[in-house]
Amino acid sequence: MVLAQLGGSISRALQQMSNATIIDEKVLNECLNEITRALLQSDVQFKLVRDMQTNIKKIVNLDDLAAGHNKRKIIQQAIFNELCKMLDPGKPSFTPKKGKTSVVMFVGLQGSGKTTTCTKYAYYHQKKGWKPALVCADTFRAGAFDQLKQNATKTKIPFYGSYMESDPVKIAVEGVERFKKENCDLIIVDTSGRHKQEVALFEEMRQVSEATKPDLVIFVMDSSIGQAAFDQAQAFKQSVAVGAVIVTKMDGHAKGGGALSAVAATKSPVIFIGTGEHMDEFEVFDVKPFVSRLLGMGDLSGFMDKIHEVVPMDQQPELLQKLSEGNFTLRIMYEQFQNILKMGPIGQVFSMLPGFSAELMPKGREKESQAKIKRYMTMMDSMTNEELDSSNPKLMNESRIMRIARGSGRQIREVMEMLEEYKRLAKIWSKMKGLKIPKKGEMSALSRNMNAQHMSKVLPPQMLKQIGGMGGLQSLMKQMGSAKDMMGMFGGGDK
Ligand SMILES: Nc1nc2c(ncn2[C@@H]2O[C@H](COP(=O)(O)OP(=O)(O)OP(=O)(O)O)[C@@H](O)[C@H]2O)c(=O)[nH]1
Repeated sequence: MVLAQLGGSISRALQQMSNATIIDEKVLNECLNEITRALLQSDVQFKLVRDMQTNIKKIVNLDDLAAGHNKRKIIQQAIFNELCKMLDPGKPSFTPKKGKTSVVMFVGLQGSGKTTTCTKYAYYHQKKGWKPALVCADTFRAGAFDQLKQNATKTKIPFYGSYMESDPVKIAVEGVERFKKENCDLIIVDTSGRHKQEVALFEEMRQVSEATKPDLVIFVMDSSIGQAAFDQAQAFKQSVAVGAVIVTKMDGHAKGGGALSAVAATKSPVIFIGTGEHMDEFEVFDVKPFVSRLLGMGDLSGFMDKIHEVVPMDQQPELLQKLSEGNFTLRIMYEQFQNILKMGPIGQVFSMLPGFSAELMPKGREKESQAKIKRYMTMMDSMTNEELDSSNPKLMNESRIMRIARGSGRQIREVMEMLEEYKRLAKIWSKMKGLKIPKKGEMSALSRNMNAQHMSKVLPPQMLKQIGGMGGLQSLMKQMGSAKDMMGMFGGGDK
């Protein structure tokens, strides 16, 4: 994702500013110019960037900052806030409620990934216990119905469409009626896309919208459209009541900055991003964790969310209990590997946890890493229960290592490598020792501080310094609402 490069440029600009002995107007301007350049190169609309620069300068009045104030922290905070503001239109989109029928209509240009995204959206909700259904009102592209049907069948989601009927309005209305009768709580209507914005497309969209009265219209946008994003998004907004945006293909070489422009044009939030062609390559989009990731601060709350999603509820307290005792066994590593494989695109998960990605998960080599994890698990399958439950790898003598290698059909070298990996992970997780486990639903300032304290041990020192030390970390966590997110991991409610 090229957005990572944008993040890198912004972090570098901030770092350069931090290195300066005195932060004066010149240093601030240089830093802001660097950030401006990075944003423009990422296809963020010029006006947005210029406004952001002006706002930061207004907030950060260097003369007014009393001596002793941490200017770097204040500037970084202002940049964080402005980037969040750019991505947050200030009002949340309509959120469908489980068990109550909602109609959601998808619009976008041809090839934006609309049909794929409809199914991803349905599948995401289905996994959370919803009863979604898909209606194909795209009568323009010959293969659209087949594509939707194929995706829907694969994910076992009911669908409606027709090979014969050419009137999209009629199909949409029939489909919505039918699924309402069947008590589906999320009825998703896919509409036609054209290769460019044209009157016929907008007219058809408007008619489908009028006939089906959707509770939410989602504009699907390909992240690679660059500077055209603003105009395109605005054109759609003028025809139908766009209420949310989904940006697709964030995994590719797209610059992704168009997402920021689309938010400004539609005054609607980005609610999900598409990160691949597969059904589960779809992420909830949260502004603050996203921006902190962009600024190179990692996205712990996203990581915790993922864990919350895949670690079975009843196992979460047990896992944390074990970690809090500093008892990281090979079995825990095995279970974590199982969870990681369930989490979907592995690099994505690791990129959320500061310090992890570079070591276990080299960028661009996710498939290899996934295979490596599976290999490790096969080797662990050849271990005894005693070995798996011990946190002392010394138990593994030469003959046991040879036996494990033979039993799993792997080389001795590979078993040693796996044990090294275990030691490395055990070291990281040992920093969680003494973690205070709050009771379900408890969210006191005390536990927030405890978490920040532990987090500060896990973060690489360089990054902690960049965030602004312990104080910076605490305030960042407060902003990110990570106390809440972290509580989720301890058995809190569904998000
Ligand atoms: N890499 C990647 N590919 C995606 C993503 N979302 C969709 N695609 C691919 O983009 C291509 C176009 O997607 P479709 O869903 O057919 O596009 P569409 O907008 O429905 O097209 P029309 O029905 O013609 O309007 C397909 O090959 C999808 O697999 C994504 O997030 N990442």
